[in-house]
Amino acid sequence: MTWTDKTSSSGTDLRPVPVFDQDRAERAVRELLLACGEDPDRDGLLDTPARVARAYREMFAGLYTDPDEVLAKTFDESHEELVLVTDIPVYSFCEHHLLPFHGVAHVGYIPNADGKVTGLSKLARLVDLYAKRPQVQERLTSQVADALERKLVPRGVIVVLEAEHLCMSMRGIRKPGSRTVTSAVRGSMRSSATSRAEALELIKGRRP
Ligand SMILES: Nc1nc2c(ncn2[C@@H]2O[C@H](COP(=O)(O)OP(=O)(O)OP(=O)(O)O)[C@@H](O)[C@H]2O)c(=O)[nH]1
Ligand SMILES: [Zn+2]
Repeated sequence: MTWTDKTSSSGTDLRPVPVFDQDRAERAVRELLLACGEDPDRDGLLDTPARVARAYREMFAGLYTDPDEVLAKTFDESHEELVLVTDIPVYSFCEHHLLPFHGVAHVGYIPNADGKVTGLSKLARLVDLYAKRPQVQERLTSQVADALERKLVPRGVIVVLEAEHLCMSMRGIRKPGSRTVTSAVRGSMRSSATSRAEALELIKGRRP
């Protein structure tokens, strides 16, 4: 299958789907261990390159999946008001340090008059797909919003992502507990302060 990710309106994410090269990844992990001064041939590390390669394949699975397929199935349901799924757990990888950032995503949209809605799980699947790539939080947030806008043509979309970046917690500036919040709004969520406020209020007020 060949496909291109049409998410970015600026066209920055147009590229053919890659394939995972297990052997190459194993060699790279072995090299990294050697570069760190470790002995990849000692007992405890013998299986590590293969294990790490498999883990990367899983953690970057979103590179090998077409986001449009996630939203291919829609239902006719006359609900022209907000649909919001909050607290979707997110584990992604900061592309600068290849360290995780993790937190929660809140994804909402207002279906259009055609009543095109998607399954609730698909919103979480979409977040997962884009999270499982080398990312920056801003791009992850926009990509989810853009994919929803493109496939559902809804009245409005809002995506809010709250995450802690381990590159800021366990190294560097070392500020564990600091959280980064990003949002992306499209359509009526951008043009109508009332729609946006309603969604943000529901997101903020979700905990007792
Ligand atoms: N905007 C944005 N920045 C990120 C994200 N993830 C990591 N970063 C930042 O990317 C920057 C990379 O900065 P560099 O100066 O090139 O790298 P560095 O020397 O390791 O930086 P420090 O983390 O400050 O030690 C850091 O400021 C990170 O905090 C992200 O999702 N969005
Ligand atoms: Zn980082």
